[in-house]
Amino acid sequence: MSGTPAAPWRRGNVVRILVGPAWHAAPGMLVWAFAATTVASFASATFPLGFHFMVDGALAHDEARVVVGACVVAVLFTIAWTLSTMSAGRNSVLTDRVSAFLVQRIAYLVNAVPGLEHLERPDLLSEIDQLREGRRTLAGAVRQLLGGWQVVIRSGAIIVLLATVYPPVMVVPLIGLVPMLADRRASRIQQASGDELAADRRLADQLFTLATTADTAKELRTYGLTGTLAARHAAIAERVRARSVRSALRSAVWEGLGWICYSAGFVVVILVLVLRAVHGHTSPGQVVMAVSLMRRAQVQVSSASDTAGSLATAVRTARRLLWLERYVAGSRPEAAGAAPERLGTGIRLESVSFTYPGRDEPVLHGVDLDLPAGSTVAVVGENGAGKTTLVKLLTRMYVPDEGRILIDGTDLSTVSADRWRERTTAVFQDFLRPSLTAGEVVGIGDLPRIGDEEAVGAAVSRGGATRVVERLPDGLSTPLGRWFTGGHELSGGQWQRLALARGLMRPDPLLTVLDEPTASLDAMAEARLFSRFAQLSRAGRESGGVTLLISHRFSTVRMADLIVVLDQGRVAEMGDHETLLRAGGAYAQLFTLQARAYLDRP
Ligand SMILES: Nc1ncnc2c1ncn2[C@@H]1O[C@H](COP(=O)(O)OP(=O)(O)OP(=O)(O)O)[C@@H](O)[C@H]1O
Repeated sequence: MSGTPAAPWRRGNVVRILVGPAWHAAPGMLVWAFAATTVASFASATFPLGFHFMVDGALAHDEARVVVGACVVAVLFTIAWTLSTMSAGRNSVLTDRVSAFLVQRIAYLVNAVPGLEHLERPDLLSEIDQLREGRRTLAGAVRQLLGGWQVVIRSGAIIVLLATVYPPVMVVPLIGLVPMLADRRASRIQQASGDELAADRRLADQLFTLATTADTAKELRTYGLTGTLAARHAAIAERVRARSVRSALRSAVWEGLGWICYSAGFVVVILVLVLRAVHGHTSPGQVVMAVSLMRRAQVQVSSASDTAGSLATAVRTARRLLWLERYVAGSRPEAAGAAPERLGTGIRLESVSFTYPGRDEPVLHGVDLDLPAGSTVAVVGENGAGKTTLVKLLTRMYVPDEGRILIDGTDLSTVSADRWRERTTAVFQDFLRPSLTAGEVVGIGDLPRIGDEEAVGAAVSRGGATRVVERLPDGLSTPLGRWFTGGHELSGGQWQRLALARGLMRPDPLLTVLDEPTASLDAMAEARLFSRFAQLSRAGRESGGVTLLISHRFSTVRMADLIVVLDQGRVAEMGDHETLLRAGGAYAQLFTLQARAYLDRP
């Protein structure tokens, strides 16, 4: 993908993933933020020193000490305040830049995997969903790390100043470890609950989307499903709510216990200091400074626990990103072979078997097939017979578990998936309806020629979409889809014609897949489309391209040079229309049934 950000954590570990994006996206800002945080933290922790000078100076009637104390407070406070204010704005810009970087990187990684397994396997999809949701926390990781650094500096300065008052008081920030550990425990409980509920939340989101999007509205109303959907959504939401409340209560108990321990320690320390002052071991100025420092120490503890909590979430997201990085690196095929210029013999499947990851039963069993160069092959079979799975293997979305797919004798698994896909094209039944201009909707079928008006126009005409485009107010420049303000919405059939045109953009593909391409077209359009298929396959014969047609309409299928009947993942029969009719098998029965249905129509 051009313009894709390189991973700044190639030999990655979690720390690199936390800092790497910021270093990559804005190194200058990162250095500035680090320096500003260091100075501001030191200044803000030490200005109570001035209180010590002022109070003791006042009690001793020493004006010079009072003035020094006031200057210490004024200068340190001004430095801390100015730098913190400047940092707030700059750090949020830094977070935005990191966030933009991560969005690009995650999108790249999700699409860099040549296959579809990570998008079709629920457990992997769940990881990706959580990564997407957690990306903002990860973008904020640098701020959290800077926050952690701030806590370290302030706590260090506070401990040193407290030691000057009475060394045992140095333990005050240590008492703060108790609520911090308790908070971490609470955050782990919340996270475990989040992980456990991820699948339910995804389902609830999906039901909500189903219930509120225009695409599904017609069907939901027709079948009266809105009530059922709402009830299912409510049941899942209730389950999620009940479990969330339980884990929120458990977390709250841990957090409460931590803070009770801290408060008890705090009270004891103040008592000790006051008693020392009463006995003259500590000056009043020191007590004022110590109380002010202890308050600051308390703030440090609470911000340390907040930072630790957010950082823990960011670390979990970083681990997910690291997992995705490794998954992509591991699944990137070694294959770098080129696709052939033209097909001489064709595509051959040798004993191909395939089982979807996570499934026990194979979907394809030992499929042997010859798709001769230049031929039109139709694949028919009942729903679930394995037709689309066959297409997924041929388009390299998955690799067979057993057997081989040979492209003119070369094993497809040795050909680069990208190079192979550049030489294939496909029109799927669930085609894209992107919110782009009409010209782009078609042109994305061959990205290098997206702006080539002649090529787009020719594809529009081949796909039978000329009238669709002519009726648009601005022709190919008309924005389509409801996501555009002023976007022009098309009917299902009109979108399908544009999808067909898109599938016909590439000049001489070696494999053209037409997966039920006529489902939304009327009979006249279908007839015209068939004759264009014939032209397409004739053109294919010159470059040896194979056209693979998946269809349930036998009137379409009969024109194919070769018809393959799939039954439960096995090739039941194959041959041309006449041969299969004569054989009197499953194809002949299905064809006759469908033909009779047409003939019997009044
Ligand atoms: N991503 C997936 N993960 C697991 N199983 C799958 C997946 N996709 C399909 N299947 C299963 O594989 C089998 C074949 O599905 P496939 O989509 O290839 O059938 P098909 O012949 O194209 O059906 P249709 O005519 O309904 O489109 C089905 O039993 C289906 O449940």
